[in-house]
Amino acid sequence: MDASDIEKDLSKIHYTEDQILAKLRELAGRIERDYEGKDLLMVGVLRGAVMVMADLARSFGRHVEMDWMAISSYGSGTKSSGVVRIQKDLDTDITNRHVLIVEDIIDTGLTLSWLVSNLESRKPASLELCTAFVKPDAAKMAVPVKYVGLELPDEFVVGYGLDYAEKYRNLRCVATLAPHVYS
Ligand SMILES: Nc1nc2c(ncn2[C@@H]2O[C@H](COP(=O)(O)O)[C@@H](O)[C@H]2O)c(=O)[nH]1
Ligand SMILES: [Mg+2]
Repeated sequence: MDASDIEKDLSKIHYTEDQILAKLRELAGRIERDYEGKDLLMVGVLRGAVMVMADLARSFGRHVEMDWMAISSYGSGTKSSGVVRIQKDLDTDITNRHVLIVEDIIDTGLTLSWLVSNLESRKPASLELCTAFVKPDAAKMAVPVKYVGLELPDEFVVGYGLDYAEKYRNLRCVATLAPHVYS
């Protein structure tokens, strides 16, 4: 499969790599200022947040620690099931640590709400959220998200870490997946 075959699977490109990087650098600047003088532990949510975490972390001019959790709420479909399962837990004890959860995208917010209550029970010194992308339903979330990146419509998107059945994660842009791919 070459690049033009992949393009046929996309119905609309929402953000290019440059636009995504510009937004992440802006968020990284805010995070750096807010955590000045504090040890920061960024917790990336596998697997979608890999690209976001890498680009955020490389935008910092300071040390930052990273750990990862793998949780699943989607399976291979296109809507959150609401049933969250830990596939890989943190290797770090986050008690008394300043923790920033790094997500790829928030849709219903079910995944993050679950993760926040799970991590809060481990008694971190602080716990904040950062997401690269947000869909309209996220506005109804009970949990406040301090660092929010780019808005997307209520459509199933792929690229920049986001997959459909484990494909398209390595696309540099974020795009709506054409319905013919999953219908
Ligand atoms: N590939 C895509 N994954 C998506 C999309 N919208 C959400 N997600 C994944 O689900 C969780 C969060 O969902 P939520 O409904 O619980 O907020 C998110 O971290 C992604 O991994 C999408 O459009 N494409
Ligand atoms: Mg995710």
